[in-house]
Amino acid sequence: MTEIGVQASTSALGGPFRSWSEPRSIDDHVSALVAALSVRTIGAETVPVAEALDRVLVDDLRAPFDLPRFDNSQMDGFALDAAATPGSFAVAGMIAAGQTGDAVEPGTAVPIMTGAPVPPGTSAIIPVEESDGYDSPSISVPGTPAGRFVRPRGSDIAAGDVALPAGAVLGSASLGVLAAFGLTTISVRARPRVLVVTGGDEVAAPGTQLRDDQVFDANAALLGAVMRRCGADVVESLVVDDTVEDFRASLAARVRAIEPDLVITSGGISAGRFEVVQQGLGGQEGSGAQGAGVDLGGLTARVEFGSVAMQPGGPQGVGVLDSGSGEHIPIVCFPGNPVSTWISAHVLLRDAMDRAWSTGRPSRRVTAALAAPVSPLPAKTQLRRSEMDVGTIRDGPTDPDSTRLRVRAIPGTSSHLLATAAPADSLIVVPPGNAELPVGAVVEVVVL
Ligand SMILES: Nc1nc2c(c(=O)[nH]1)N[C@H]1C(S)=C(S)[C@@H](COP(=O)(O)OP(=O)(O)OC[C@H]3O[C@@H](n4cnc5c(N)ncnc54)[C@H](O)[C@@H]3O)O[C@H]1N2
Ligand code: MOO
Repeated sequence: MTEIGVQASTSALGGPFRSWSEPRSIDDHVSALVAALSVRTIGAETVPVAEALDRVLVDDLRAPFDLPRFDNSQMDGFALDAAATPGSFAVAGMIAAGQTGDAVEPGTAVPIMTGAPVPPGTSAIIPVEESDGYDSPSISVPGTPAGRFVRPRGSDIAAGDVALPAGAVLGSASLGVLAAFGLTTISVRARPRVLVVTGGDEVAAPGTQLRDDQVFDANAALLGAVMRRCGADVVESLVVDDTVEDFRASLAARVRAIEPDLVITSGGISAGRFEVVQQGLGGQEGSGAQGAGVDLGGLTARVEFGSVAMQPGGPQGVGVLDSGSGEHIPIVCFPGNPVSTWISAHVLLRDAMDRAWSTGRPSRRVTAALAAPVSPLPAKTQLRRSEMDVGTIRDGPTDPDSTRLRVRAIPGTSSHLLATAAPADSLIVVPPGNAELPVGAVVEVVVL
């Protein structure tokens, strides 16, 4: 991955936010996130194969040898020369899996077990069920094609071929492949280390004493979970109050101490009197990222704030923290409402992390038919929390007999409705518009 300069990081792709009243598109904002993330290169690390599930392979893995390594039996039965069938064969010998048998004499069938190397002089396997058993002195065999129930050497993969390509997300079968090649460790993309910053005077960490006018911090936990889905780890959660100086000092101190790959903040970026994140990072609308930046104390922040044409998740910020010693750290600022933070992380950041870093299983989008109507917003893309299943669409424009993926919006669009969002397995992408989307309309769905 090429490193790109900080100055280029937020200008080229998304373009600066122009003003709060001129939201930019989701695509443009994702591009701005990609540009910011690209100031940072995520390296590789070697992990035990047993711990490589869902990790991303760094280099092509070429098969070091053929799989299977030798022609072997697919069945428990008898190995014989197919060219001599039909005919009667004398039963002699025994080859278990893990044993190499001698060449087989003409007219002989050798009992052989599944996985054992097929001995020289044989070309087909007769399953034991088609005989009178291993102890009979001879077996009578009908005409049999060569290769029947023989698993040829290299039939799974040939030596030198790419078994797993660079960038593959290692699933359970992939771990089996690594082990089948005798590997005990593998080089995978490192997990980005994330610092999460939440807060506001009203936010208290779970496990602490809550005042009557406070809420527990839901966002650090949900961001930690989304980051795991993105193949990243939240290495520290910082809870700040509404004092700009304290925010700057503690952010700078923790960033210098842990040198994260990414900082995510939640809250403090809209139109209130105490927008600590936006004020602390110097965000006048549309300006912060391009200028000299804000000195946080040994750390310069260049962050731009504005709105994105989506709901929830309208207010957004993105930029880079510069250590002065060549260290650039992307920073992404989400709105504080829990559902806004959650959807922003899934719809904006996850895509951007896929594109910039490829550190996890890419987010998936599918099309599904609406099981109940949804009403769009006139000028913003709405992300509706939803649940999917497979079934028949009734009363809709699609074929009434068709069984297909269906999606149903969960009632409620307000971004404080976290408990009602919990069952969601997906988000319906509702494009801006004025007309209700009817039952059966085919919509794009982000799979969570
Ligand atoms: N006059 C306007 N007011 C608001 C606008 C607007 O355009 N004009 N936008 C609204 C939208 S949309 C959103 S989203 C929010 C975003 O506000 P902030 O990012 O400044 O977030 P806060 O004000 O700090 O908090 C919003 C809300 O979320 C709760 N919160 C914050 N952090 C947490 C946390 N870690 N865990 C649980 N809950 C949290 C906080 O208590 C507030 O209720 O602004 C609207 N207002
Ligand atoms: O954009 Mo806010 O996130 O709608 O609630």
